Amino acid sequence: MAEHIRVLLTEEEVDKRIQEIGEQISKDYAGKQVHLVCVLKGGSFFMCELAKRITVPVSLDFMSVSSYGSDTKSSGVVKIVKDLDESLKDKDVIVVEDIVDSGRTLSYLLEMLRDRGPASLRLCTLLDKPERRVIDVHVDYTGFNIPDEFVVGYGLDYDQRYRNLPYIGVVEFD
Ligand SMILES: O=P(O)(O)OC[C@H]1O[C@H](OP(=O)(O)OP(=O)(O)O)[C@H](O)[C@@H]1O
Ligand code: HPA
Repeated sequence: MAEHIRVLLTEEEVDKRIQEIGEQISKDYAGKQVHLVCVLKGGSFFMCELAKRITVPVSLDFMSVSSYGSDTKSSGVVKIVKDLDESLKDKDVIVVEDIVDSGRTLSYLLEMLRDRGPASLRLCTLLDKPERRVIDVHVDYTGFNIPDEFVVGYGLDYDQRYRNLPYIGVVEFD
């Protein structure tokens, strides 16, 4: 089956929104240093673009998680595949994600990170699919609320492909 990508959010729309979020974060954290925690792999593209647009001092760290059990999306328990290099103690932390879908990954992850004693902990996601929520997650900064469609690009993959698209699209099959 041939597949093609229908553009949902153009590169210009995404860039403009990231600029706005960067400005908002810079205001909210005036006089502070912000510690961005990127959840690999999907969050990496957004994190790099966002970090460039934040004008307060920024430090970065990366982690990679996956789920226990055979059904990634339903277990809701995440296992750390690569942990952060640095402690979160007393830092103003923002977790940067590409998408919040069911909310299972972020709900679990935020609880785990809160136990590490950050001064503050917020969540920033490029995309949110509120209709899909199974577990409530408070999102502090959202790029776009999108409908319940499987999206790719800007870090999001379909079978590990399309992460490098500079826009957000929906995979369609001919
Ligand atoms: O709200 P949820 O239903 O838990 O889904 C959101 C999670 O799914 C995606 O990660 P994925 O497992 O696809 O890993 P990847 O970033 O390495 O592609 C995304 O980056 C979130 O971590
Ligand atoms: O729509 C999506 N696309 C890619 N990865 C995802 N992980 C959760 N939702 C999605």
